[in-house]
Amino acid sequence: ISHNSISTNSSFNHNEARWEVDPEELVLGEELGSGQFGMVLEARWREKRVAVKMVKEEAMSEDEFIEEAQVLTKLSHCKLVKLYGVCSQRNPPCLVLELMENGCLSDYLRARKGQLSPATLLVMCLDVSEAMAYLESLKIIHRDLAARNCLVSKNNEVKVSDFGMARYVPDDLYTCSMGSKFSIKWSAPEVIKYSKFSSKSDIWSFGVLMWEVFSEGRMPYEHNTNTEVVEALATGLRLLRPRLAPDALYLLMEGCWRQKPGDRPSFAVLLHELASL
Ligand SMILES: CN(C)c1ccc2c(c1)CCN(c1cccc(-c3cc(Nc4ccc(C(=O)N5CCOCC5)cn4)c(=O)n(C)c3)c1CO)C2=O
Repeated sequence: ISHNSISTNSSFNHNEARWEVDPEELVLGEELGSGQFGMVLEARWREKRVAVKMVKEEAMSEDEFIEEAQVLTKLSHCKLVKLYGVCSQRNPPCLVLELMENGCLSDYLRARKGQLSPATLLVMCLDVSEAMAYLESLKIIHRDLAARNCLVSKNNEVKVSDFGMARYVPDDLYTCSMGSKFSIKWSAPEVIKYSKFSSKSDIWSFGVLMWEVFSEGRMPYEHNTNTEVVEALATGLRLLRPRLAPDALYLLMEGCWRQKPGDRPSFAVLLHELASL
């Protein structure tokens, strides 16, 4: 038996795993952009247009990647970007995802400034809250919910993407990005102080996401540094009501930004309140 027919580098034969995509079936196309883990390309797979996300080795260990992918392929919700499968026999390994033709929500909002009605903006918030209520029910924490991490389909539905992936970004990258600019403005106080992530810290981020949507993609606290934001939050200051947001909606946003995690609503409750606006 030739040595390479006995797979010594993994505990099972990938070909039989149903989450394994045969690289021969993937026809790679244009680049869609690049994220923390590497390049994302459009591709064709089994008559479908898909997105293929390369996963740079240094971003996460292969075992973590395969283990995570097994979990993510089991998740199914109309407002979560679907993971069809993984190609772990390729180098680098890649994720085969549902293609979201209109790209990320923050760019989409900015490109359509002045063209989206409050009713449309509310539906976007509802879409995200549905996906997050589903993740909450499965005790899955996103850790980096923001408009930049949501995607828009060709029929303008908003879906949540890259949930839970923040765990795999090398600490130095995230802490420095936490330190430098990225997620501080979306992070709950207990995350900033003690890295205490929960669905209640996701709710805080969702409040900021609702502010982004009704601000048509503006940067929250755009004239403040991270340090100024942390200090302002500690004194009770919060983001102001966006012009397009009804008072009743702004009340829900404020509920997401209560100091104590326990005082914030769950996604299940918030979804219900948004739907009745
Ligand atoms: C740790 N965290 C929170 C992470 C980790 C990785 C990533 C992210 C967060 C979020 C960003 N990201 C990332 C990077 C690159 C691509 C994708 C990305 C982009 C898609 N689609 C499109 C479609 C069109 C365009 C486009 O160019 N335009 C311009 C013209 O008008 C239409 C839109 C861009 N993206 C898509 O379907 N998926 C699944 C992923 C994604 C989303 O996946 C990541 O890869």
